[in-house]
Amino acid sequence: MACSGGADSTALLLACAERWPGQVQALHVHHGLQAAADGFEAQVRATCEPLNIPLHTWRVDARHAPGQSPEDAARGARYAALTEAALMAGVRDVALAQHADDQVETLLLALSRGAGLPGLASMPQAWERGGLRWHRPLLDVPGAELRVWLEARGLRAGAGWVDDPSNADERYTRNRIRARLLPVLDVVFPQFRATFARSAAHAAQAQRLLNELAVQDAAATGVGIDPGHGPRIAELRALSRDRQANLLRHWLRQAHAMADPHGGSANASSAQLEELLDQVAACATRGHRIELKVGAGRVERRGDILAWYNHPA
Ligand SMILES: Nc1ncnc2c1ncn2[C@@H]1O[C@H](COP(=O)(O)OP(=O)(O)OP(=O)(O)O)[C@@H](O)[C@H]1O
Repeated sequence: MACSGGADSTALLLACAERWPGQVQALHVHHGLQAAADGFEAQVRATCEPLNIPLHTWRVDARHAPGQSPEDAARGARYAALTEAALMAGVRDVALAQHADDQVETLLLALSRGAGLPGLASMPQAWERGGLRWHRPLLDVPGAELRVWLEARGLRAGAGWVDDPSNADERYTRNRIRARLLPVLDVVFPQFRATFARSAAHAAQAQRLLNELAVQDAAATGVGIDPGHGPRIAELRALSRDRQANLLRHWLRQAHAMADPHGGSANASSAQLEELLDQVAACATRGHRIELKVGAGRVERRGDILAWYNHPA
């Protein structure tokens, strides 16, 4: 169980320890950046000790690279640390405590950025990565219910969990959504958690179909195991533009995931993808060059194929 010391992950840790006594371990990532980080760790320790829950603390220093948001850098470093800590602890399953409000915030954030289906699909309940199975068992539970559950056990902020002061910082869009938008949605669409989650699930299903099509098209156009080795241009050009876009997005996502397994680096933007599609459409002669910055790397024509790289070729 990945526990930050906040209300949600404290509730999930206690619930898991009740459900599977003696089988649960706690993983905590100490973000060296935040002055409050020692307090979070102390809180997790105080929760674990009386219940004899083994605690593994991992220290990270998540400085963000130029062009990378601090939140993305912290998230990437956190998943890397959680993966390492879980593998060292010998566990196969890791639970995270995102809940129904977090899911709605994720969907609204995606809409605010003009995201496509992968963004609108929001957070999956379960997935596999880095040799681990990840779970979000609280995705259907409203955040307020978790606090009521904790308070019913005599816990409160400052004595049972720590409220992260940065969650109140309205310079972050997610925090503005939580503080200003969700209360209004509660009034206008009281069922919004369930209905928005249904929309996210429809988007996730449609995206899975697009992924299946992309896998078939990738195989048919010769995309290699090495993600730097992209599709053959002539066969790519024979597909409709929408299908080319779907295949290119899929290929570039794979390439980025291989280059940066924790997803901290920028992927292809819509404008870059459109530019690449225009270049592919114009690429009718042997001598036509393609050379574009795409996400955290570059796409270029190498003979008959497209290639992606994120280091000097
Ligand atoms: N420092 C951390 N160490 C271990 N796990 C963490 C840490 N920060 C977050 N997580 C895990 O990732 C999930 C999502 O992170 P997020 O930052 O959205 O949550 P949070 O605001 O810390 O919420 P809470 O601590 O109340 O669960 C958390 O619910 C928790 O399971």
